[in-house]
This record gives sequence, C-alpha cells and structure tokens, in this order.
Amino acid sequence: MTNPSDIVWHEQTVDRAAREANLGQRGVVVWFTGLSGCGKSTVANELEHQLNQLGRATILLDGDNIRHGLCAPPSGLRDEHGEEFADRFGLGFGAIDREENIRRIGSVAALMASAGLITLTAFVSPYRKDRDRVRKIVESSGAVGDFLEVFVDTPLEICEARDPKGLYKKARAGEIKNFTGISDPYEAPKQPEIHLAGNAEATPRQQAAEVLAELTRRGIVSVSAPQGQ
Ligand SMILES: Nc1ncnc2c1ncn2[C@@H]1O[C@H](COP(=O)(O)OS(=O)(=O)O)[C@@H](OP(=O)(O)O)[C@H]1O
Ligand SMILES: Nc1ncnc2c1ncn2[C@@H]1O[C@H](COP(=O)(O)OP(=O)(O)O)[C@@H](O)[C@H]1O
Repeated sequence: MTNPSDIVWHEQTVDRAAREANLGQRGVVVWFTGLSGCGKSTVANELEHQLNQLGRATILLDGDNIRHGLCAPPSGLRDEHGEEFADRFGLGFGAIDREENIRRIGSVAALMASAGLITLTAFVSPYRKDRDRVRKIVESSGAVGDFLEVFVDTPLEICEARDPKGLYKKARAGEIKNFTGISDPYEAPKQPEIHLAGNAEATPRQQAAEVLAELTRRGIVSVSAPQGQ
C-alpha cells in the first residue's frame, strides 16, 4: 500500500499569480447545480459565450460530456480496459458514484482555476456535502471567494415538462433508477452565491447575464478588456 508520506508536494516556479497576471484575470470556479433539465448547460454555455465576447479565458466542464471521458460509466470502459477496471473506476448514479464524480470534477476545476481560467461547471451535484467539499478544495488552493455556487432553481414540474432527453419519462416508468428528483434526492444549496429562481419567463441569456452581473459586482470580471489587449 502507498504511504501518503512517500508522495511529496513539488513546488513550481510559475505560480498561480503569475498565470493570472499573464491572463489579466482571476481564476475562479462558477459551479452550476440543479435538477436535470433545469438549464445548467444552456445557461453555463451562454455565460461562457458572453465571457468569451469579453475576451476572458474560460473553460466549461459539463456533466454529460465529462461522463463520456474522465467520469465514464463502466460500460464506457469495459472494451478498452476490461471488466475489473470498468467495475472499479466506472461511475454510475449511486450516492458514492456521484461523490466520486464530483470529487474528480472538483479537483479538475480547482486545477483549471489555478491555471487562471474562469471555470464553469454544470453538474447535477445533488449532495450538499459533495459541493461543500469542492468549495473547500477550490478555496484551499486559492482564496475564499474563488468558488461561486449558482443554484438553477427550476421547479421539478418545469424540468419534467421540458424532458429534452426523455429521461424523466423513463425514470417515471422505472426504467432509470436513482433519478434525481424522482427516485433520488436533490439537496438545494442553503446559501448559494447566485440563485436563479425558477421563473419560466427568464431566458437563458437573461439568466447568464444575471450571473455575469454578479461576477462583475465581485470584481471577477470587469467591463474593460483584460490587460494586454
Ligand atoms: N439517475 C440519474 N440522475 C440524474 N441524471 C442522470 C441520471 N441518469 C442519467 N442522467 C444524465 O446524466 C446527467 C447528470 O450527470 P452529472 O455528472 O451531472 O450527475 S451528478 O452530478 O453526478 O449527480 C444528467 O444531465 P443533465 O440533464 O444535463 O443534468 C442526465 O442527462
Ligand atoms: N431559461 C430557460 N427557459 C426556457 N427553456 C430553457 C431555459 N434554460 C434551458 N431551457 C431548455 O431546457 C432544456 C434543458 O436545459 P439544459 O441546459 O440541457 O439543462 P440541464 O443541463 O440542467 O440538464 C433545454 O431544452 C433548454 O433549451
């Protein structure tokens, strides 16, 4: 078994401040959470577009995409890596699988932020404890204020009516187990930095602008172009 003391942290010459200075911005994590179909991907996508227009360096990590690679299900690993590997490292939707999913994404997001990127993530991330752990990882590798939780608070009825992938229908029919909001819990954030209330009137563009306004208010984004441009 590996002894943790055999693994020693290596200090690097180029630090976060140097990377951020080159980009002319501060690295942060903007963490979208909410039910499937609430609009996380759409709003995060639109926000990345708006940030991109402002010349900011960004990255968007999206649940559906990340589950095609870093957090693939067992079925996505079996052919290439075999049964034992797939069962050990493949992730589904049980509570422990979600915990590991969010732990991996959280570590990646913290790395992206320390590269100076405005890091947007869109994961259901239904468990408060898992999200709070990511907050801790991000803040301990940077500073308090580097993690902003965005609660996309679209009511279940609206998400279910949208059902763009037909998953709610399958979940209601019992064809998908552990489906968030139907047969699995969603623990709403208690004090999210940004609360996008379940208002069927607000367009994704307006919701993204609401997040951008908060980033601006906090000094993470300024309306002028980044340094050096
Ligand atoms: N059981 C169950 N519960 C919730 N969601 C499910 C499930 N099975 C598949 N899907 C699809 O997977 C997407 C959620 O993946 P995430 O990585 O964001 O989930 S989690 O954060 O680990 O809870 C989610 O994507 P979004 O609809 O974009 O949220 C669904 O399309
Ligand atoms: N503010 C909104 N108003 C109306 N429809 C929306 C809004 N935000 C997202 N949608 C639609 O809802 C569906 C689910 O959005 P999506 O971003 O895929 O959600 P999630 O990533 O949370 O699963 C999509 O068809 C999208 O076009």
